[in-house]
Amino acid sequence: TMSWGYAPHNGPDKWADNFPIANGPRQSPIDIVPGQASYDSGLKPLNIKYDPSTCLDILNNGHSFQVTFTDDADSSTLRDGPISGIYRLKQFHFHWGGSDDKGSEHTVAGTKFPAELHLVHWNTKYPSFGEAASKPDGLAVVGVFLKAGDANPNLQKVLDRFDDIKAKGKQTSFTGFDPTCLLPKSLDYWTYDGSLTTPPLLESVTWIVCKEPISVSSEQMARFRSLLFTADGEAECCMVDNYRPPQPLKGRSVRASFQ
Ligand SMILES: NS(=O)(=O)c1ccc(C(=O)NCC(F)(F)F)cc1
Ligand SMILES: [Zn+2]
Repeated sequence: TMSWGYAPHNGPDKWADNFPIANGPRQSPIDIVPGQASYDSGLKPLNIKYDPSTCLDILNNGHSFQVTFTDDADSSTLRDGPISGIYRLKQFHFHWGGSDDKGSEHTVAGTKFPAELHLVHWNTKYPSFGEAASKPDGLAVVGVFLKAGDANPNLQKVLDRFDDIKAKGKQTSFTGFDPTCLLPKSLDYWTYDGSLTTPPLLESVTWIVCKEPISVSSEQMARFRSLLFTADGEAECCMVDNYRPPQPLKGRSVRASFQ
């Protein structure tokens, strides 16, 4: 069967054919309009604690590249913010464009960023990530925008491993990395109830989108675009524009942790 992707024949406009939830009531991403977000003084600061020894490997899964963490203990966790309980870090990945004028999934008053980082966590009230992924309060994803500017030395540590994961299915060890270094200074955020932004588009994500971007240089963005959607031996297709456009809000409210 044809698997989903980002090309005209299998991209976001076609996903509803196999995943009807694509037209559901709490789909992601969305356009965040700051003037329409409501400040909620009840929202707590994010409590993020990551243990670099849980960092395991980096892989090209054919849709993005992903850094995966061991999640069999409460070593790398997200607490507080808009969520209750303890959520464990499972992986982080990015979405980016073929040029610096697009690439993020969430937009801010229509503004697209060249890339967006997603740190994916699952609710430990469920026995596993897979179980949590199907529950309305199962996942929490922290989104961070990347803005074109100075080179980001912390991001460079990840980009330096791209030679080993250029093609789909390639994987290599990647240890001792603390993704806290990829977070912005301010952890002010917007939050809303949403979904996975790729099939199966499960409506199980509490989205936590940081207001402050981190920097990325245009040369570093060019490095993202050197990855391939395709596996060794297939006709090469550059991994670019692996983002879903904003989806209808359908009456949802977006709350802000800041005034
Ligand atoms: N782009 S996103 O919304 O952060 C995002 C995060 C995680 C997954 C994921 O694990 N898909 C595999 C699963 F869970 F089995 F369905 C997909 C998208
Ligand atoms: Zn993502």
